[in-house]
Amino acid sequence: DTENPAWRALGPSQQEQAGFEERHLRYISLLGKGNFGSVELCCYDPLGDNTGELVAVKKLQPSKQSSMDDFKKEVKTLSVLHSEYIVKYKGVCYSMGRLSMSLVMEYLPYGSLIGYLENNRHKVNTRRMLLFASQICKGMEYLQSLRFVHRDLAARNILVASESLVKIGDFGLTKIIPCNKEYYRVTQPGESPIFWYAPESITESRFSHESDVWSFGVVLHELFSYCDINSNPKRLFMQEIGHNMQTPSISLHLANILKNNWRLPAPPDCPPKVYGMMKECWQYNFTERPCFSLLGNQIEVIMQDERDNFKG
Ligand SMILES: C=CCCn1cc(-c2nc(Nc3ccc(C4CCNCC4)cc3)nc3[nH]ccc23)cn1
Repeated sequence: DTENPAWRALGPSQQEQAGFEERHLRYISLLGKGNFGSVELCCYDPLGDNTGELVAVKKLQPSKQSSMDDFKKEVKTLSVLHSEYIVKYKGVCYSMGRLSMSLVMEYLPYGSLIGYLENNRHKVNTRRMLLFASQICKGMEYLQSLRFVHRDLAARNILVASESLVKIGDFGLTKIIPCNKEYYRVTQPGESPIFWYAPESITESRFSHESDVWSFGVVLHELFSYCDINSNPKRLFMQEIGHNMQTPSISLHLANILKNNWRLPAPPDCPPKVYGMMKECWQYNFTERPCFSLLGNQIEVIMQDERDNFKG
């Protein structure tokens, strides 16, 4: 896949340059855990005098070789991404004599969007949510400009850098679309976040910028639901699926209700124009979905309306 000419167009990544020495990387705490491995807060203190800097270190869970290959591609991907709306790559740390490697990134102090919204509901009004949505949109527009499909856009993968800045924080499933195609076909679905998947991704494993737009619609839903556990997309879909058992597997049930035009309901107090945008992202036919630049403009317009209304 990295022989894919689309990679060559990106030029040499800085992967080879930045090296962090494991002996200077001091473990502080666990920041996150997933089916990928874990992310730890460390202090990189080469002078040994506690003047070091805080970094987030993503370690692969020691498992089969294929995940090491995937991890190397994830590192290579992040190392070529330069956007204020994407978590910064700092370098790699080899250990066990280059047998194992860790990804070193900037530490974002407020953690994932899910935890932040749950704990700061009072601080986050419609305008703040729209600001976060427009930043995620800009990050995705940048990703798309380099022919990357994210494939796992979800609030759990968005990090909060400050009270007014969020960044896309994980690229574990990101793939680059080959130059001669407009989509990426996945062979081994693995741990699939199907409740964030577009219909064509569920039924044909087809991933594209348009399927990322579908997932962005689900992120909008999470945002405007304050990532409330009771309106989590998986819970809402399972409630709907639970009532009509006619196909064997969950993903077939899910594809079925989407085909029958069932969609996640509007979150409580969600502005009608925002829910309208979600529904646009959830057009069954991927050619009818808006692109990220159009979505970005629509969000700016709604933000302006909110400012005008706010002034009364
Ligand atoms: C992207 C999601 C999947 C994997 N992942 C990435 C990270 C991550 N986290 C942080 N900061 C952070 C700051 C505070 C807290 C706390 C913990 C205790 N409870 C309250 C919240 C948690 C995380 N900075 C980062 N930079 C690069 C990655 C990264 C975490 N998980």
